[in-house]
Amino acid sequence: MTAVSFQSVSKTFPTPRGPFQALHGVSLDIEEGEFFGLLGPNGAGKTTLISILAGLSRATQGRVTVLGHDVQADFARARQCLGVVPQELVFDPFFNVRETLRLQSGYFGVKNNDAWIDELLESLGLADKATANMRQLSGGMKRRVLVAQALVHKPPIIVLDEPTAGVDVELRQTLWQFIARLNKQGHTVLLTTHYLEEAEALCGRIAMLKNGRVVALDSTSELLQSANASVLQFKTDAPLPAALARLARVTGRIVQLPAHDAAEIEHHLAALREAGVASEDVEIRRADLEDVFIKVMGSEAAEAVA
Ligand SMILES: Nc1ncnc2c1ncn2[C@@H]1O[C@H](COP(=O)(O)OP(=O)(O)OP(=O)(O)O)[C@@H](O)[C@H]1O
Repeated sequence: MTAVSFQSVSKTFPTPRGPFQALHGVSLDIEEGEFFGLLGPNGAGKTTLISILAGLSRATQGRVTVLGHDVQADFARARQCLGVVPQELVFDPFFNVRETLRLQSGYFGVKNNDAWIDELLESLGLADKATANMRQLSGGMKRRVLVAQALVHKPPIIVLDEPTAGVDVELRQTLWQFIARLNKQGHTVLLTTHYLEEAEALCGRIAMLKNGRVVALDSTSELLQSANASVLQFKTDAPLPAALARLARVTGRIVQLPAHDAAEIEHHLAALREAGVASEDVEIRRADLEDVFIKVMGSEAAEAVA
């Protein structure tokens, strides 16, 4: 069955400068059991789409269903199927961690939930914080509680909006192990993240959004293959010849040049030699999701696909 279906979803916000369209006819289906990634630069519309899914915001046009339940017409049942981990840390500061999770269970009509709450606390490394007041927790610990809170009613579909923003390596690992385990047990996962390595490692399928439109939608492996490219990477202090500078991704001293095949790599190397660009630590690697992302987001052609 389709876990989440977005059907021609558009969203227009009124702003002081006139209406602003954040989503333009977004359509995509996420099947049960998928680990699905929703990627895009800041402002692409990811959070807007998730807010509509979670019933926090209404689509201006189109329809969203969760396991067949319309998020507007059948809000309660749709919401019951979803565990949403929001981007923002919002809590009632007067409760401790266990009380917060009990309250949330009550909100979803789940009684006697302590065994599952204990398992959540344990799996998220929160066991020793059960009686700590929410006010006393660090940002990372609060985020763990947000995740636990989203899962109190064992939702079949887990939605994570940038769960690892500003989170340390240990929590990232704990979180992903736990979410991967839930996914193996059959939970559908919808994830937005700016960490493309995480998306590449975790997601079976990925949609890329740009300016409120889907500009790529495919399995992660197909996306990687479609990049059909290697990357010539090296370090240099010298300016690149103009033809290469146009292609290059430069981070400090590190230069990355995409190449379709060995001949193009040869061509890049020859151009560097001719321009007298001294390079160190030269390596050739396969294109990764970040390369695909940059290619999709950078190309005007990609917009025509949508
Ligand atoms: N309530 C609102 N009123 C007006 N414009 C809004 C509102 N909410 C979002 N927007 C605009 O809609 C666009 C999409 O925003 P959204 O938060 O969905 O992006 P995002 O992909 O989640 O970005 P980020 O990666 O920064 O979280 C942005 O241009 C944003 O400024």
